[in-house]
Amino acid sequence: MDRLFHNLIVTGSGDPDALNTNCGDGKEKSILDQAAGGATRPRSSDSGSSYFKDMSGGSSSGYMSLEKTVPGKETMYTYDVIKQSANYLLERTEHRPTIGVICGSGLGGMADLLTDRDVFPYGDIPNFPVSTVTGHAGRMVIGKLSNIPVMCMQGRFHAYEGYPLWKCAMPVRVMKLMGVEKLLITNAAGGLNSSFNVGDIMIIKDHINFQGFAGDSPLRGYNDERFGPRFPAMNNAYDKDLRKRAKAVATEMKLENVIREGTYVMLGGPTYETVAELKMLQIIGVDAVGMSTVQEVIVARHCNMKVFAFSLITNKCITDYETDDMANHEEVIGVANNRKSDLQELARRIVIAMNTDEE
Ligand SMILES: O=P(O)(O)O[C@H]1O[C@H](CO)[C@@H](O)[C@H]1O
Ligand code: HPA
Repeated sequence: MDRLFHNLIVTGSGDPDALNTNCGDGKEKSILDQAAGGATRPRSSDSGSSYFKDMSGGSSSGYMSLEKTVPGKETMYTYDVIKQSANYLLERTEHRPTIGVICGSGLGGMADLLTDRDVFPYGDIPNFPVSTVTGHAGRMVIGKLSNIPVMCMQGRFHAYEGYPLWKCAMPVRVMKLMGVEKLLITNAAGGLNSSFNVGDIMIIKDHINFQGFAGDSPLRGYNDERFGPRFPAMNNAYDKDLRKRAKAVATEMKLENVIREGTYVMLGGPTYETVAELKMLQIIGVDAVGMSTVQEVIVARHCNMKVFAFSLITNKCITDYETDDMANHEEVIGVANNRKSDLQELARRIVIAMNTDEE
């Protein structure tokens, strides 16, 4: 009971799943269940899935011993658990994508461009979190974009939904184990650079990992070298060559007047920023503000994927006390919707550029 109490304290992170230990076999068991010697408890969103029916016949002897775990490992998905999610998808699609896409708020329409699609609601994929935010459909769509196999996350996970950063970014590892080597990430963001306009597209050149300053990271805890090194470098996280090519693509599309390049910061949200916070971010060189992306980039770079990312500037950050306007998610989604056709065409052409080897 002492150990149970210890675990209840140390896992109290606000993560809805923090009291669940993954048992290395894709099944999660609540610490309370374990203490009570309870039976396997499939996730509610997975109940009824044939995958879990297949998996649920065994005894409970496969559960990890809480005494033998490495710090951080008991609440993180192991390599084998990530592999199960990857295998689930690989067994159900014939596509073998090497390019992954993560769609930001209101930007999921890109997945609709895919042909020959296999669609997997997140709730059906073993070990996957579920999307809870408007503008994030919550499906993995695997298909072809201009005949190139692509897997596209129509909706992402954010820390403010209650997930730890490693869980927000776990689909990136699933993609890696499926063979993805290059990642295109999009997001909606507030424009802090005063020369930016609503509707501009900012190619991300660099980020400021604010959560990292406070000691949080998607890589915090046990490091499995099969994914990557304990101390990954983060300069050149946003691939130089892909940024150059994306600018050329934007020029071809006559988008040069709306294309920007700059530094993105991820804050925890879900509140938009105060004026004082925005003034501080301006001083440290931030051009666009959001609540996502950085954890995905860190995990992707850790496992040596090439990353390209852009922000759609959906609103101007409010840096004066006189304005009565207020940031709101409806505006974010509305602007994303209005810019849909340019963004989808830009993303399509960038995927084609990503698929050709650089000179
Ligand atoms: O970053 P994405 O997911 O595009 O969404 C952005 O829009 C939402 C706020 O309106 C936040 O989730 C913010 O991160
Ligand atoms: N701040 C933070 N996240 C955002 C914003 C913003 O102004 N716009 C879209 N996502």
